[in-house]
Order: sequence, then structure tokens, then C-alpha cells
Amino acid sequence: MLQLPNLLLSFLLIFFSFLLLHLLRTPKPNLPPGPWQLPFIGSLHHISINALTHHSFLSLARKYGPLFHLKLGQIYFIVASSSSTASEILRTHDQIFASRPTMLAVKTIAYNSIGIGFSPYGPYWRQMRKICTQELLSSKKVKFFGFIRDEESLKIVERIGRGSGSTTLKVNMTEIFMDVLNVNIMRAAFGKDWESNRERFLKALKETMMLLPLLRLADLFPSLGFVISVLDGSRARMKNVRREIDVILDEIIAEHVIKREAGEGDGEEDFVDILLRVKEKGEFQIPLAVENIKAVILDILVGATETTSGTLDWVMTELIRHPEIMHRAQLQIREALRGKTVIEESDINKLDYLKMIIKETLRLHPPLPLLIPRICNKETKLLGFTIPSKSWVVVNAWAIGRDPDYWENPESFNPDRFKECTVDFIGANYDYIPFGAGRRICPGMGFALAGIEHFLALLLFHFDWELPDSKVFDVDEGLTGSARRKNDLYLLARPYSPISDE
Ligand code: HEM
Repeated sequence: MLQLPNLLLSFLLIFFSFLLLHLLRTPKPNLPPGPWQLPFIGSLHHISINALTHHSFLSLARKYGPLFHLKLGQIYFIVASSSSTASEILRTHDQIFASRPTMLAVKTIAYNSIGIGFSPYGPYWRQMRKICTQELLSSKKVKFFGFIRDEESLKIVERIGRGSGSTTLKVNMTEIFMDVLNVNIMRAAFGKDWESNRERFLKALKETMMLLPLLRLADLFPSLGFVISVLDGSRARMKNVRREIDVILDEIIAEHVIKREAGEGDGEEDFVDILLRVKEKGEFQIPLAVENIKAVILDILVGATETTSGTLDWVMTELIRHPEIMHRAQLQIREALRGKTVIEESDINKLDYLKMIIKETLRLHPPLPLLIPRICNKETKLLGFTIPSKSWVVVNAWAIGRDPDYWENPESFNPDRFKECTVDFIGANYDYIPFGAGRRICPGMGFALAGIEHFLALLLFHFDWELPDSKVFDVDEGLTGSARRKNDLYLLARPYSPISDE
């Protein structure tokens, strides 16, 4: 039998006695409740591999309360699952939780996080946020981009109209929504100089979303992140997609620079034009380089495409499940838009039932169910508990949207619940936060809603919708970087003729 030399044995005994003493003496922080942990992996075994993270977090909240903690690998997670805990994080202590954690995929693909969505809270983020809210996504700019919504929605109506000549033809709604919402934001970002790169860019954006789930082993074990990402192949994928995106953005920006130098701008500034103007004028305290421009554009494109197209997918899913609601919406839309060839924003603004349907969809299916994670800047007391510095702080907006303490029959799809109620998603009601709240609330809300409302109104005006096969209809959620439908949504479109109504 192998025997340890006495000296080594005594050394180990002394070492472990000191370690035990140290552990006993060190006061344990008063963390929020949470499940038990194993050495090294922490509470990872409490997260089911097959369940979606926001579902797992709700199950844990039912056991440990509306503010619980988890140690996942080397990271503390603090999870808020009620309106009041969300308000503590997003309002009372908003500044302490206003930064984002470092995620390997974001760092690698999105230019070391120097865009807007993941840059640390501070003067640089404030400056980029100002450019976003005042220049790129202001309500004036959203209004200005109305011509893109008009043109693209008509193209889609024509495209579906052509296909629906045959009653057996299925329309892949998921693909159409992804297409149209992507074109919508690409045109706003790049003007006319994007057509040749569109397919490549869309593929790269989809790959980026695949690499962005919240819980990646490489992020949970940062000290081993490099090795893990090499071994699981994600590092190579991240590098490839970053290279692809970089080449395309460089090309587009170079074309814009040439046009600007030649004075060929048509006065209709897209996002790249605006950012180049800001860069040239140097009005901001921190000068912009081309790298910053690429990072902001990428953040916006990723932030916009998945969320808005995913929302439309869920709206149509819910409307197909609730034909009476679809019918009521169509009656209102067809009445309001009767005889109009051009649809103004003011026409859309009158469609209050449509707006309620979108609100209800965002309550049950927020595209970012856990918002975007925040990080705790310094050790803080929250509701009497200690939140360790560098913890990841996550708000489960999906769980809050179906909390029976705030919502009557929370699982039922009932747009009328928004009729008399003043609850809105602008960040003032913490029981309804699909766009987040506080300093980092989504700056693209106006842009998103304008697109969703416009495309939905036209699709409901021009077509009647049915399931191709009523027996095959799933409502499964999938999860990449956002909570989309797991499978594509296929529907039958029958063109609607206003004459037959009269
Ligand atoms: C239905 C559509 C959308 C939803 C539900 C949504 C939701 C969100 C959420 C939950 C956040 C994080 C907020 C927080 O941390 O409190 C966010 C951030 C952000 N969103 Fe959206 N979003 C949508 C569409 C858009 C669009 C269309 C754009 C741009 C055109 C956009 C741009 C951004 C950006 C740049 C951020 C980062 C803000 C920051 O960190 O300061 N989003 N969004």
C-alpha cells in the first residue's frame, strides 16, 4: 500500500486546519436565499439543461422567493422575480446596477463591448446613449423612417399576395418577419448601400444570436473561459462571425465616406451618415473612431432584428389561437384604413385594440425574458441582503409579467386588460417591463413599436389568416439570444377584398 511520508501528512493536516479555521472565522455575507452548492460548480446542478433559463429561474423563485441568489460556476447571480425587487434594482439602486457583465461572445464579436448595449456605465456610455436617443432613435428620426416602413410593408403584402393565389401554399411567417424587420433596420442604418451584403449580414446576425445565451460555461468560469471556448468550438465561431461582420461594415462605411467626400449625400442621413458626421464634427468629449461606429451599429442591428421579428411571430401565434381577438382587430383596422392608399402614422395611432394586442403579447412573451444582465458595481445592501460586488444581476421580466399578484388570470391572452389600466412599458411600472427600466431602458422602443404596429396593421388589413393544419400547432419557446418561437410559424393567407365587405 502506498504511504504518505509523515512530514507531508503533518503539513496537509496543518494546512487544512488553518483553512477550516479561516472559513469558520470569515463572516458569511448575508446573501439572499438560494439553493445549496457543490464545490466548483456551485448551484449549476439546479439549472435543468433542458429547460429555458427564465423558466428555471421562475421555479427557483417559487422555492426561494422573489430575490434569490445562485452561484453558477465562479459567478454569483442575483435574480429578481417580482415587481418590488425589480424596482429596487432598476430604480432605487439603478446606478449601482447600471453596468453590464463581460460576456465572452459580446467582447469578441461586438468590438470589445464599445458599442452601447454592453459598455460599462460611465461617461463613454452616457455619450453613446445620448447619440442614440437624440440622433439615431429619436422620435423625429423614427417618424422620418416612416417611408421605409411604407415601402417594405407594401413589398411584403405583394409577396404574400402572389403566393396566396393557391390556397394550399403555406407562408413562413417567421422568415417573412425576420426579413422585413431586418430590412427595416438595415435601411435605417445603411441607406441604400447594403443590398449586396444583406444575405451575408443576416446570416452573421443569426450566428451572433446563437452565440449569445445568458448562461455560457465560458462566462460562468471566467478564469477558464479561454480554454472552454477553444474546446467547445465557440471561440472559432465567434472569431469567424466577427471577421465577417467587420469586413461588411468596413465596406459599407468606406462607401459612405467616399460619397460624403464627393458631396453625394442626398440629405437623408442614415445611421452611418449620422455617426460619421458626429465623428467629423468632434463635438463630443470622447472622440469617435470608426471602431466605435461599427460597434454601435452592430448593437443596434442585433438589438432590433430579433426582438421585433420575434414579437410579430408571437402576436400572430396568439391571434391564431384566439380567432375572436383577431377578428375584432381586423374589424377595427379595416374600418380605420378603408379606402386609404397611403397609411399615415396618425391612422395607426387610432388603432387602440392593435396596440393592446401588442402590449399583451409583450407581457406574455417578452423577447428578452431576463432583460440584459446588469452587474453590481460595489457591494450593496438590497432589502437587507448583501449583494457582492461583481454579481450578475438578472431581472426575470417574463416571470413578473405572469405574476398572479399583479395580473388577473395571468396565463390568459386578454388584450382588454390594458383597456382601462394605465400600466405601460415605458419603465414606470415594474410589473410590466418588456423594455427594461432605469438608465439602461431600451432606447429603441419607439422604433420597435412603429415597425411592429405598421407591419401588423397591414398584414391584418390585407389578409385573413388560418392554420394550414389545425392539428399541428405548437407554441414552444426556443432560446438563442432572445425568446423566439422554437419552430417557424406557417400560416395560410387569404387576400381580403374590401368590396366583398360592403
Ligand atoms: C420589441 C422590441 C424590443 C424589445 C422588447 C427590447 C427590449 C430591450 C431590453 C429589455 C433591453 C435592456 C434594458 C435594461 O437593461 O433595462 C434593451 C436594450 C437595448 N435595446 Fe432594445 N428592445 C427592442 C427593440 C429594440 C430596437 C428596435 C432597437 C434599436 C433600433 C433596440 C436597441 C437597444 C439598445 C441599443 C439597447 C441597449 C441600451 C443600453 O444598454 O443602454 N431595441 N432592449
